Formats: sequence, C-alpha cells, structure tokens
Amino acid sequence: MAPPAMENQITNGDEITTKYKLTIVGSGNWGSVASKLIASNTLKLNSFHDEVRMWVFEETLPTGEKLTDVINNTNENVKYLPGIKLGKNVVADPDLEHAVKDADMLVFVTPHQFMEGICKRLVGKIKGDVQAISLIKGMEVKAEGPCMISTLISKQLGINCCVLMGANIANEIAVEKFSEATVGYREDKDVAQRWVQLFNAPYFQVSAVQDVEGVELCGTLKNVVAIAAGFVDGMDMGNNTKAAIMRIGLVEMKAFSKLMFSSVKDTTFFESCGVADLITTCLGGRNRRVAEAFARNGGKRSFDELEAEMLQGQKLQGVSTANELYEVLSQRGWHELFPLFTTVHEICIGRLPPSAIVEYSEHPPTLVEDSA
Ligand SMILES: NC(=O)c1ccc[n+]([C@@H]2O[C@H](COP(=O)([O-])OP(=O)(O)OC[C@H]3O[C@@H](n4cnc5c(N)ncnc54)[C@H](O)[C@@H]3O)[C@@H](O)[C@H]2O)c1
Ligand SMILES: O=P(O)(O)OC[C@H](O)CO
Repeated sequence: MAPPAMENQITNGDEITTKYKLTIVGSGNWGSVASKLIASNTLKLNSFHDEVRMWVFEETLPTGEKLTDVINNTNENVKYLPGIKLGKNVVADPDLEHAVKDADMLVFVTPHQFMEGICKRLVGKIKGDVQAISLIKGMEVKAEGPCMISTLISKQLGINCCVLMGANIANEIAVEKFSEATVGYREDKDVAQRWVQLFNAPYFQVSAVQDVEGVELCGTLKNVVAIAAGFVDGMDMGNNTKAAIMRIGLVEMKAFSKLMFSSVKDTTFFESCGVADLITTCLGGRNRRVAEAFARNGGKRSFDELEAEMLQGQKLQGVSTANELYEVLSQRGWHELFPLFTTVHEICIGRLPPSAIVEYSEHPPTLVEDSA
C-alpha cells in the first residue's frame, strides 16, 4: 500500500511515522458499530490519525434536530445505535464529498441499494491512492450479469477494495460480546493486514483470506437464506426444518458462488463469513425477524410495510438480494439448480405462499457420493 501523502507524515526524531486518515461512508446500525471499533483502534495505533470521519445520510429527528448535530454533541447515534458511545474521535459529517476528500482509507457500509448513487457522486472526489473496504452485504445486477459491491466500488472509483464480512449482528458487537470476522483480499496481503489491525479487538477477532468473491458472496447470499429461515419460524415448523433450510441454503450458496467465480475456495465457507454468519443471521438477524412476521401474516402485509414498521429506518438486504438473484437465475436458466433461492423470491412477491418454502424440496432421496 502506498504511504499516505507528506502532510500525513509526522517526523519523530529521525523516524517518519505515516498516518492514514480514515473515513467511514455510512452510519446505520453496523456503520455506527464499525465506527466505534475503528475509533478505539486509531487512538491506540500509531499509523492512523486519531480522528475518524463518518459520513451521515442527514435526517431530521422528531425533536427537530439534525442527526449529525446530535451525534457530534452526544457522541451517540441516537437513531441507529442508541445507548452506545462511538468514541469522541468520531466526527459525523453530512457532506459526502467533504467527508472523503482527505481520506487514505475508506470504509463503505451503507445498505447496498444506495452504493451505485454514492459511487457516482465520489468519482473524481477522492485521493488517487486510496484503499477501500466494503462491509456491505449485497450485489447489483447489470445487463452483463451480477456485480458485487466491492467490484462496483473498484470499477467506478478505480481503487482496490477488500471486504469484511462475518457473523456480526451489530447490536451484539456494540456491547462487546465476542465474535469473529473475515477480511477478503485480492493480492496485497499488507493491505489486508492493515484492515485486520484496524478492526481487530479482543472481542472482535478478524482473520484474512485471499478470496474477495467468496467472502462477499457468503455475506450476500446468507441474507436470502435468512428470509427462508424466517418463513419457517413464522409457520412454527421447528428446529429440524430450520436446520434443513440452513443446510440446503449453504449448499446453494456454495454452488452459486462457484458457478459465478471458479476461484472461490471451499475453505471460505468454514470462516466466520460462511457458516457462522449463516447461523447467526438465521437465528437472530433482521431479515429473519421480518420474514417471520411476513409468514405470520400469511403474506398479506408487504415486506416494505413490515420493514418500515419493525426496523424504524434500518434496511433489509435479503428481499432485494432475492430479487437480484432471481434475475441472475432467470438470465442463465438456473432456476432448477437453485430451488431455495428461487422459492424465496416467489414467496416475497406473493406468487407462492410461505408454506412453499418446504414444499419445493420434496424430491426423491439421493445418495451422496464421497468426492474426497
Ligand atoms: N446491522 C447489522 O447487524 C449488520 C451486520 C453486518 C453487516 N451489515 C451490512 O451493513 C450494511 C449497512 O447496514 P447498516 O446496518 O449499517 O444500516 P441500517 O440498515 O441500520 O441503516 C440504514 C442506513 O441507510 C441510510 N440511508 C437511508 N436512505 C439513504 C439514501 N438514500 N442514501 C444513503 N443512505 C441512506 C440511513 O441513514 C442509515 O444510515 C448492509 O449491507 C448490511 O447488510 C449489517
Ligand atoms: O440483521 P441482518 O439480517 O441484516 O443480519 C445482520 C448481519 O449481516 C449478521 O452478520
């Protein structure tokens, strides 16, 4: 990774210490927890500037105050992470271009549907040698096929982009309950190490694997399986059924990832970003919770309505990802290969009832051959 520009270098006797400036693009539930983790580390680690800038999609609170002002006055994101201090070195900034202009390292953590617009606004507005990481679980679908969010960032901004995914329900990490995460990187191990250093904490153990696509697809696809798990809960079908849905989901996640990118490694599915994230999301995530409510209402209330009522501004990723995935499966004629992914979308749009989540899997018993 290229060292930061001269103005970020501090001379200490004969030693020159490079200081990387950090900006976080996004300030939702996970974005705020990421700020807390990073802000605690930049105070401890010499190679980073203390200040962490956080871009906030500005909104006016019911009190009439601006969210940014409240964060800067109270050090708390009262809307998306109430009750948690972010660190006094976190500065909320409602001006996207201003927030990124001096950054050497950019952390992207918004709901995936906003990233295309954000990237367009950032073209020509960031420094040339910036390193980025995406914590975003989702993808875009273009005429030429699916585009992972890290690829969108890399292509539109001309910068390298790692990813960080894992079994990471933000509210649990906010109160420092132990968890793990996985950084996915392409080539530069030193850059990956820098990201690991920046996020790692005794209660947040981060490791790095050379498999950006595998890590990012795990984080993206598990949200669709979480919707299926929520349907199972909403119909009170029990733990065995939910475990079956999780297993089938994992098989489809792996098969889809490998069809898309032959470079995806089997071992990635055993990292925090793989099976661990699938389990936590299907047990305690927002996608699961809202899908449960959808099924309990017999599919009569839309996901949009339930999301607005239950999440107060937080965004689901699973429903739109199921839709995007369906588009890819249609483009390639792959519906029969991915019955769970296909059925989740058809239930979400009301074409099938929630009970279809198990009906599709009534196929003849199979003998699994050992490929080892
Ligand atoms: N919350 C978690 O537990 C968690 C954990 C791991 C990963 N993630 C992933 O992190 C990403 C961000 O999720 P989150 O939980 O931080 O967000 P969130 O769902 O809590 O909040 C939604 C955010 O979107 C912003 N927003 C609303 N309209 C916008 C617009 N038009 N343009 C830009 N921003 C807008 C809101 O201000 C808010 O910051 C998602 O991909 C999610 O899957 C979330
Ligand atoms: O609450 P969810 O369903 O968006 O999932 C949160 C995280 O992705 C879990 O790792």
